[in-house]
Amino acid sequence: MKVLSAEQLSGADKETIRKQNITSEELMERAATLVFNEINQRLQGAPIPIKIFCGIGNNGGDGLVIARHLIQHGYHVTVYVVNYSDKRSEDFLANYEKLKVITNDWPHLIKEEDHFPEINTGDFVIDAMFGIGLNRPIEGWVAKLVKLINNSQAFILAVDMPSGLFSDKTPGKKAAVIEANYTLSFQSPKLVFFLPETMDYIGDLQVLDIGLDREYISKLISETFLIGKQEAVSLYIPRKKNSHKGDYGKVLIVGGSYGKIGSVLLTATAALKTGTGLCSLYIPECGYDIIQTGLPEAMLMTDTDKKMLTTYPKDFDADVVCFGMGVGTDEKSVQALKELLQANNDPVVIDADGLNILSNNKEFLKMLPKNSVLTPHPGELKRLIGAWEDDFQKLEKVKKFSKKYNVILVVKGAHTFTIDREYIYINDSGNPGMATAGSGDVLSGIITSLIGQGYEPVNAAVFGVYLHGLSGDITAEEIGYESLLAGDIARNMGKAVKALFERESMESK
Ligand SMILES: NC(=O)C1=CN([C@@H]2O[C@H](COP(=O)(O)OP(=O)(O)OC[C@H]3O[C@@H](n4cnc5c(N)ncnc54)[C@H](OP(=O)(O)O)[C@@H]3O)[C@@H](O)[C@H]2O)[C@H](O)CC1
Ligand SMILES: [K+]
Repeated sequence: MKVLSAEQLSGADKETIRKQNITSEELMERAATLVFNEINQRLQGAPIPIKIFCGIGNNGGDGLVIARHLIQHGYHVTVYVVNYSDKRSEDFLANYEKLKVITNDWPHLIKEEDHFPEINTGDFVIDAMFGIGLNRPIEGWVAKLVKLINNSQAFILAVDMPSGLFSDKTPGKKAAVIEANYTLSFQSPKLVFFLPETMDYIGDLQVLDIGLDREYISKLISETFLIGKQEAVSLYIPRKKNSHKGDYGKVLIVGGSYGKIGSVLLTATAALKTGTGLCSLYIPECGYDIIQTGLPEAMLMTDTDKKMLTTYPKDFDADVVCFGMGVGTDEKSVQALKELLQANNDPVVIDADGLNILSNNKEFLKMLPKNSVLTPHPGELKRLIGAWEDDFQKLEKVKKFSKKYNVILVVKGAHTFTIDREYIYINDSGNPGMATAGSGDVLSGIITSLIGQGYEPVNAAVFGVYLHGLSGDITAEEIGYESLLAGDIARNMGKAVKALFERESMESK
């Protein structure tokens, strides 16, 4: 799914009005009625106090439409107009009149702190103060109202986006932003919904298709995509009946050191569980028995050093090589990575200490084969590209790095971002149970396996990240977040691939 900017959404709005020959008020009615339907479906007429805070623009107009429908369906609704400006939009005013007609009264006007209502624990608050039109931080008494709502313990539903959140920049640390429990957003998710600094404001997210013109949207150029089940399925390459193990990649996993052999075991297990035909490992000698016992399907070569990697098997002919997990950063192991980079022209996957070695030896970056995949967590990323001021600056820096070195970066996080030059792919699978040791080693094994099976490196990264998350979701469903182990993610890869094609799970995301 394309992630559109505020300008693109406004453009789609105008084009839809023109093409469908409707008024903007009718479009507002359509969008806000969808929000009402979602609320009605969940509340089922429950007599809980609903407090709707409406701004004076079109987000506020949406709030007024929602209020009208809720009142007409017998809900206990109080409507507040947060009068932060006198520039009321036309569609706001039209719906202000319509609400008056059904209630015989004007909504409560809030113009200062003295007008604030009490907000109680059991209240259902609807935030329709600001949407994509926010263009400066919320200040003064409006900021105080936002804080009052946040501190109230009421359930908060945000319309389109939580008020105070910009669509194209992060709010300051102390900014007033609604902390929603649930966000119902129109047509397209916004980039800020997925960034580490701002994702917590959203709560659970649902995107409503408000019927903006499909043709116009399909022609819009977007560089940012949300990867859900549908997008993942489209990347899948089916296996041929007439095939053999040589068709599914000969991968080489290079890593491990004394005390950290488990990492390569996890990577190799994940690679084989993702469908790799032939999996070989190059490890320090101390790992020999561990791997042979733990993963009899794998083949092994050992370094002459007992405890760490010192060299690289240059003559080994692999389709794809993965380097880094559990390696450490000893000078001798730096040499091993150097030899690997000198010997390879095809894309490689670099993770963990492999990334730390790159950060400490920046001259290696130019040696990376084109379209190699780097999989940093935030700490490794910082060492690689330097510190950033906010998430938007981070994205720009990663894009620049990707372009400069012709590589793909998988920036791991609650929503992992795969960045390939200008393009951003945001992953939508996974859960907090996956924040566990070895989870990244498994991801590297999955991506390496897919490259070995013939996926383009960027597709291997995007699809691999999605499958990794899906396997984590399936595991969490079975055993919960707390006891989820990285090895479980690898072992459940088969279930993840199967789930891609199950009907009900297709509909769930
Ligand atoms: N296509 C769609 O997705 C549809 C969206 N709809 C809804 O419309 C809003 C966007 O509405 P808009 O009127 O453009 O903007 P807002 O309601 O978010 O904001 C209203 C005005 O508030 C002013 N402003 C901005 N920041 C502040 C601030 N910090 N303090 C005070 N005032 C502020 C600004 O006007 P200025 O002239 O003063 O700059 C805004 O214009 C969208 O989010 C949806 O909810 C449609 O209903 C359906 C289609
Ligand atoms: K809002």
